[in-house]
Amino acid sequence: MDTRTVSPSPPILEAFHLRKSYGSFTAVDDVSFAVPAGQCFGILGPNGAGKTTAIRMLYGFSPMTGGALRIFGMDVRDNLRSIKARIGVCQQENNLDPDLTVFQNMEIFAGYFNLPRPLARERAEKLLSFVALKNRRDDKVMELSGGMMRRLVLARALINDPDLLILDEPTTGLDPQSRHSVWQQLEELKKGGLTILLTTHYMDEASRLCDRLMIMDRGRILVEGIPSDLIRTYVGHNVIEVAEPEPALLDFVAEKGLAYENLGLRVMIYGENRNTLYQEISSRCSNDGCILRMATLEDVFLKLTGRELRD
Ligand SMILES: Nc1ncnc2c1ncn2[C@@H]1O[C@H](COP(=O)(O)OP(=O)(O)OP(=O)(O)O)[C@@H](O)[C@H]1O
Repeated sequence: MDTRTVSPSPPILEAFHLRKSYGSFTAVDDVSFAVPAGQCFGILGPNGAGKTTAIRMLYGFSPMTGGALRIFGMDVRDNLRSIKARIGVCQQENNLDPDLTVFQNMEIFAGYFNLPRPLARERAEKLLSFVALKNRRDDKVMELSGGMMRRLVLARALINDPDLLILDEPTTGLDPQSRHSVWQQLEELKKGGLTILLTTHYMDEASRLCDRLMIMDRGRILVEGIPSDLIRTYVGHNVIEVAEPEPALLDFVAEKGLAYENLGLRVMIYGENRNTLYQEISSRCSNDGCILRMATLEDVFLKLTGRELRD
């Protein structure tokens, strides 16, 4: 019998008890997680949860107050330069040079990695094709739309052919079409085996892109796991949502001993046997604002915090 075991490849990134304080305020509090190779790992949380603060420590932009960090098996404190050479970062702000052309922005960025000029130019051309900006290569950045700028920032972050791509809210502020185009490009990168770490407060983005994620709130991790497992474990498959619930309905829900979250204008009701329950509840609603829908990561957040992800 073959007794050899195939050991899983070590994580690309491991964070141990990360902490960041600003004076007496702790923005990131005892956060530990690991990002497996080739996966997309998400940090999902509302505004102010500590997502940006956490990932800024990962790429050395902000020193840790406490904890430890290993990337590519190396301690960040001792190997920041060699680690940074293998990371691509898309910060929340575009920080492109508006007076330069699209292509010049790529070339200047390649300079930070000391890429030989012919290689830098070749990669820049390929990456601009990848993000569908080849026909805008000689336009000034200030002439681009918001979605095009985000795509350029993505292309720029790939100029050093990174082993880990870190994205802080990659689609915040974009229109739906631009968001979909960024998602498609990230999915292609995933297919190519790139390890991705992203932050987002969009649960649809997290569900679509992330193989694993952790939900953060007020600097701490609430839960961590595979998105569909988190939904099944904390909420179930479906949720009954009632708009403008009447007091009699809330009494019925309470009498039945059902779990629910009351947001005032809407109430989410959780329970087994939802089809039967839905018939019972909808027959008690005087308006037609009662729906049975698939549970989402938003419901997980709501169940755990009593608040919505979006402010
Ligand atoms: N330099 C700083 N000094 C003091 N407090 C800060 C600083 N940077 C961030 N904070 C605070 O830390 C907390 C977490 O902020 P952070 O930007 O990490 O949140 P976030 O989850 O990324 O939110 P968003 O989605 O809005 O970007 C917030 O309360 C913020 O006000």
